[in-house]
Formats: sequence, C-alpha cells, structure tokens
Amino acid sequence: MFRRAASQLHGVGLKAKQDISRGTLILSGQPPAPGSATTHSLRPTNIGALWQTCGDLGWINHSCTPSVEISETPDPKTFNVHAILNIAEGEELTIAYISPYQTWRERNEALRFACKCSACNIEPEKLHDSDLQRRLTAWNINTLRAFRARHFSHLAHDEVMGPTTGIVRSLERDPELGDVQNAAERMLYDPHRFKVNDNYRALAHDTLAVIHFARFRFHLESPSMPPSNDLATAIYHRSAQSNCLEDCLGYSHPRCAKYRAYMRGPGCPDYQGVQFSLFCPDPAIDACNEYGAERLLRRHSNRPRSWPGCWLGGTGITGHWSEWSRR
Ligand SMILES: C[S@@+](CC[C@H](N)C(=O)[O-])C[C@H]1O[C@@H](n2cnc3c(N)ncnc32)[C@H](O)[C@@H]1O
Repeated sequence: MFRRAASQLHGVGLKAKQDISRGTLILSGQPPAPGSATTHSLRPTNIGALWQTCGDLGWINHSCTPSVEISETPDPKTFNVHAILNIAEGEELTIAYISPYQTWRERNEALRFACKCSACNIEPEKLHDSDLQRRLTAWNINTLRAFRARHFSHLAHDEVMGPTTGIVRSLERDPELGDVQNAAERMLYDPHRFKVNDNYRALAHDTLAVIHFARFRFHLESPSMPPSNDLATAIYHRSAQSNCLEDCLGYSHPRCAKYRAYMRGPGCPDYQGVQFSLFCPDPAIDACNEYGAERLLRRHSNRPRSWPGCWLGGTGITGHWSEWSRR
C-alpha cells in the first residue's frame, strides 16, 4: 500500500503506492518493550515510545494537516494507523507528531524542528487566519469534551440516545448548550473548517445527535415551545435507530407501515446543510410521501417561518419548507 521514498519534508518518508481512501487501515504494530533499541536513528517526539517500534511507522514524516493517525485498539499491545484523509497514489503519508490544533509558533516550538509542511509554509498574510482557525478548533474540541464529561461520562451510549425526560431536561437547561451545539456544528459543517481528525469528528457527531434528540424530545413534550431548527437532524438520528417514521414521530400511515424519514447527513456527498428527505420504501405509493410530508408540516405549523433550509425530497416530493407550508 506504501513504499519508502525520498520526501520533500525530510529525508525518507512513506508514499502511497495506490489511492488510499479515508478510513483504510494502513498498518498495525506493537509498542516496543521498555528499553528496546530503535531500529534507526529517530528523534523522539511526543508520539513517544511508538516511534521506537519503527518498522514503517518510524519513517512517517510529520504534517500539521496529517493524512494518517494512530488509533488505539482494544488490545493494548497493538496500535493501528488509519488514513484520515483520502490519499492519492504517490502522495506522502503524514502524521501529526504534536497536536495540530495550535498556532504556527506553538507547533514549531513543540516540534523542535522547522516544519516544512504546507500548512506551515503558507503566505504570511494567511497565517493569522490559519492560527485563528486552529485555536477555534481547539476551543471547539475542549467544549465538546467538557460537555460530554459533564453529562455523559457515566452513561452508556444507548442510554444517551434514549434519554429519559430527566436527562433531556437537564440537557436543555445546560446554559452552555447553545455554545456546545455551535462548536459541534462548526466542526462538522463549516466548509472552511480545519480538517479535524476522525476522533474529534465522531465526538462532534455524537454530541450533536444527543443535543438534537434532546431538543426534539423537549419539543414533543412541550408543544408550546417552538421546534428546534434541527428537528430534521433529530428525526434522522432517531430514524437511524428505528427505521420508521412512526417510531420517530408518532405518525402512522394508513397504507405503509415502514414510512421512513431520513436526512442527507454530513457523510453524504450532496449534503448542503440542514436538509432532509422523506421517502417511502414502496416507490409505487407516491401519495404516501405527500401524506407524510403534510402531516409533518401540520404538526409543526407553529414553527418559525424562518426555519432554515429544510427540503423535503423522496418519491414525488421536492421542495422547501417555506413553499410547503403555503400549500
Ligand atoms: C521519525 S523521523 C521521520 C523519518 C525521517 N524523514 C528520516 O528520513 O529519518 C522524524 C524526523 O524527520 C524530520 N521531519 C519529519 N517531518 C518533518 C517536517 N514536516 N518538516 C521537517 N522535518 C521533518 C524531523 O527531523 C524529525 O525529527
């Protein structure tokens, strides 16, 4: 999948022998026994002992916008290296030796060598924005981690996704809920975002799912409250579990028991913001979609007119929320 080759960053590095898609397992290894010798001369970094495992890992150069990442495995004796970006054939595999969510100065001080990666060698007038973006990302990550520790450290994932009314209300009362939601949304949806690594993306995704679900539940329990702007997202996350709109929203359809709602989520290539589609698995029943959409709109007719960019799609239905509400 890769080979050793001369690098523009430093000496020898690893280069992709083929296109490698994001998420691919690139190599596995075992941390060295304490005191074992290194297999070639490496300067220690804060990846620490892992460098000493050498083999191929020891040849990966650093980048502040890395393309691979070390991930732990359930077995503490092994580690994996995954691609976190799509890597084209011939491109160098790079890893972050230090946290990339620091300013240029901080990163280069921590590295103790002059980094030659493209992020460190941008035009001087772009450096300020780049530093701000990285600081903001660090702030987002810390905010999400703190929120998670506050609310979920003691809960299993299933409990989080099916919160009791008490948990839902405690989430809704959290004074930082809006900030946390913004932090998670920036990390997931901001097209100009710094490329956060997969662990942080997953953290943002989970946190947002929980917040949306809490808001959705809160709205259902308190119909006088205006619905969250992210109802569609809540439906999506809920329906991912149940596959059924009836389970999600309490709607039933006379002819189709499997009526389903889903949102084109951020993992979808044509995702364009808060957007969702409704569809019926039976393409013959176009009316089924109309019916569901109208019910949904009727139920949420008290929502603000400014409810942003939601689309209804699926068999026979494409439209904007504001258009549908006028029908
Ligand atoms: C683990 S080695 C990587 C293999 C190294 N290229 C070699 O040929 O031995 C780490 C060393 O490579 C150099 N290096 C790695 N990434 C670099 C980068 N982005 N810019 C400049 N030097 C880098 C640094 O000297 C660092 O201490």
